[in-house]
Amino acid sequence: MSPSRNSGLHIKELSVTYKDGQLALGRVNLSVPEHSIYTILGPSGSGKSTLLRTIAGLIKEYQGEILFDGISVHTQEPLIGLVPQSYGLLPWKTVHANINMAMKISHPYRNQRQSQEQQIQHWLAAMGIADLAKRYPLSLSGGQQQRVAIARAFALEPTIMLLDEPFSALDAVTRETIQRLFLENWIAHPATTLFVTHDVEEAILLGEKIIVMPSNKENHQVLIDNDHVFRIKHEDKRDSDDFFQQTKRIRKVIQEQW
Ligand SMILES: Nc1ncnc2c1ncn2[C@@H]1O[C@H](COP(=O)(O)OP(=O)(O)OP(=O)(O)O)[C@@H](O)[C@H]1O
Repeated sequence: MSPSRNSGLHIKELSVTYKDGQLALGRVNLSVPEHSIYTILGPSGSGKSTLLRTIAGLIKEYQGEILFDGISVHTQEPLIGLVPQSYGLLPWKTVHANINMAMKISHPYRNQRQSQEQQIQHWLAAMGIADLAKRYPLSLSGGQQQRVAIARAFALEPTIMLLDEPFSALDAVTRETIQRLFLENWIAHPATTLFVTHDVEEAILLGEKIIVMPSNKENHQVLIDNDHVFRIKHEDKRDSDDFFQQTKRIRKVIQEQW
């Protein structure tokens, strides 16, 4: 059965103005099919974090519509996993307790302690941080905290996953490893995903489509098809001609839009 026209995340004419009158986001129109991953590139201040925070329900005052499967996300409340720029970890709880508590809040009626424990162990191991379970967030490096936040987002099994520069604190080598781990895990559990990054290569490596936000908020964002690169085996992507051509293409769009 083909998915209905309404399935997935649909954002219509979304704009956000902060209380001080600052237009943070202007006229965003976007459709992300269910189980797809789109990456977002945009200059600083173009409203990327505001977009994710509004979808996640943290910003209540906005104009326009945010729909999932045709119904407002804030009416039906599909489970949304947000990895914010600041990681969003509770400093007084251990890594394990941070994930455990988020799972309990997200799935209050589930009462399967054993499987919950297995899930936590699985995602900590998947992100290469099994040995950090008993540590407190403030005793971890920024990159380690980012991995905890990603493990937590996956452990929630969200319908929609929103990631705000989740790999920005990682060194280049770790970043490549985590990109691969992230993609493998995403393919196994494909939530409908928006992934914000400042890194053009990361946007090409991880997105089925790439959204380029303009610096002028009156302009529309540009949607770039990236399926042909996305389908290449991850290890081979960076060295492929398609990847190289796509990098050139996106840099040109950026020069025009930023
Ligand atoms: N709480 C706030 N109150 C007022 N203005 C805000 C607030 N948060 C963000 N802004 C403004 O809204 C605009 C968009 O900010 P936002 O953080 O969404 O941009 P961004 O694209 O995520 O930037 P960056 O890439 O630097 O993280 C900016 O002009 C910013 O100064």
